[in-house]
Amino acid sequence: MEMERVTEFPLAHLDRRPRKRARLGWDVSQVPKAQVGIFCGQEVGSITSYASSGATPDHIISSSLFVKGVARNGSPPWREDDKDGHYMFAIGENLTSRYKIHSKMGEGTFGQVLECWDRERKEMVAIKIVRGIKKYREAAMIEIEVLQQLGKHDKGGNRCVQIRNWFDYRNHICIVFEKLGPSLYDFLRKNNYRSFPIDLVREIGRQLLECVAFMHDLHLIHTDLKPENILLVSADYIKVLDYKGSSRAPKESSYLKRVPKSSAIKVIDFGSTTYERQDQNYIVSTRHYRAPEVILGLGWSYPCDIWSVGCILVELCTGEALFQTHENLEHLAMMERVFGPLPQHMLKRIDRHAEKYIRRGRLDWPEGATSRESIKAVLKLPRLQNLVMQHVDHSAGDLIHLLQGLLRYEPSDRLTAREALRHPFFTGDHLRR
Ligand SMILES: Nc1ncnc2c1ncn2[C@@H]1O[C@H](COP(=O)(O)OP(=O)(O)OP(=O)(O)O)[C@@H](O)[C@H]1O
Repeated sequence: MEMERVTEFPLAHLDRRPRKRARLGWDVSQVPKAQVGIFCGQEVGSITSYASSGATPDHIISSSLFVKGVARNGSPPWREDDKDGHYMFAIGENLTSRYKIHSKMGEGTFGQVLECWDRERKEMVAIKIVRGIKKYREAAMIEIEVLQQLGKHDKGGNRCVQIRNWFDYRNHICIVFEKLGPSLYDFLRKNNYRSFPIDLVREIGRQLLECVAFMHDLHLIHTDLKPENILLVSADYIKVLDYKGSSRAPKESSYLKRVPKSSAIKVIDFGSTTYERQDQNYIVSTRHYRAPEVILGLGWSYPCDIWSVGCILVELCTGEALFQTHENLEHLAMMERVFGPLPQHMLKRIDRHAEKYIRRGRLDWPEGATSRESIKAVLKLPRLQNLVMQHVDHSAGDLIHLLQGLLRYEPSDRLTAREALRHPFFTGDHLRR
């Protein structure tokens, strides 16, 4: 029942990435420092609510209600969490008397996500059951606060997943969400890492930037944008002929590729979302999508989300993550290969942790490389223009220009989300000229 939890790169000839990459990459074990949360369970946007200061509802109390191991209210017997603090469950069981567990949909650093039937609203929902460990519980309370904040300002179509409810059950914070389809990463993976058509990339990019603009207007920074955290609203897809084929696909399916029926997406996972502050320089983002200022310890703000969007758009066009690395120096060398040298003024300001990557005013590469394979992996990468031209047949010029704006090294030079939305790649202005 439990899904395999992959923590390292599987063998190169197989799936090259874990199903869900940890929010802080494989290289950092830091969890964002918890801030003050709200401690009151409530149904979001509905009348039924309860306050933690008063009596706890019956179905939330665990052990005392059991008669010979079966609860009167239909709750399963109390079980120990697993060694990582994950809630142990069986398909078909109740999660409180309201929700019935149908399947497991996903897993991340913070907990498991279960597909459940909501008996009250008569619909399927996705419930994130957070690990029963203090730091994850505290971070979950921040996520709830952010979700409620986003919901409050939602004028429809803000592209952020909607929270329906939350409660504290047997020491696990449970967050109830609207149920969505597969993540863009899962879709790519099941499609043997075939690229998305450019018009779909455009639609997804537009919605993603709308979400980021909406968050930034509220002074919120997501900090963990990646294909795993962008979900298609619907799981439906069609199969179309793909003349380019795929070397990674089994023969019989190599000329057929899946294309989502609808381009509608929503962003999830606000567990690392933070309010904008001046002094933020701890490590954020999952490795592949991490901005240069984060790696160099220069402090980060809204533009770190924009860098991630740039990396995601490249990945959707090519089918594979742009920077497949888990090491800082190699990562910076890859950036230089794709975008050219890092600017001197940024290298001069780096913090003491990043000093070791610089020698005589430039990146210590290839001298500082840990292996020949690493040097080869960097050399294999093409320049941005070539990479896009290899995969995109029309709109390549506009897309390259947009990506150059999203992936500028200097954060203050990077396009804002609102500026990016006005780019000809989205408005089609060049066609009217
Ligand atoms: N609303 C939803 N509908 C359908 N599936 C979902 C939903 N929310 C989450 N999932 C699935 O569960 C997975 C884990 O969710 P989420 O990213 O919120 O967990 P997390 O523990 O915070 O992850 P991370 O390790 O990135 O911090 C997602 O990648 C997705 O596959």
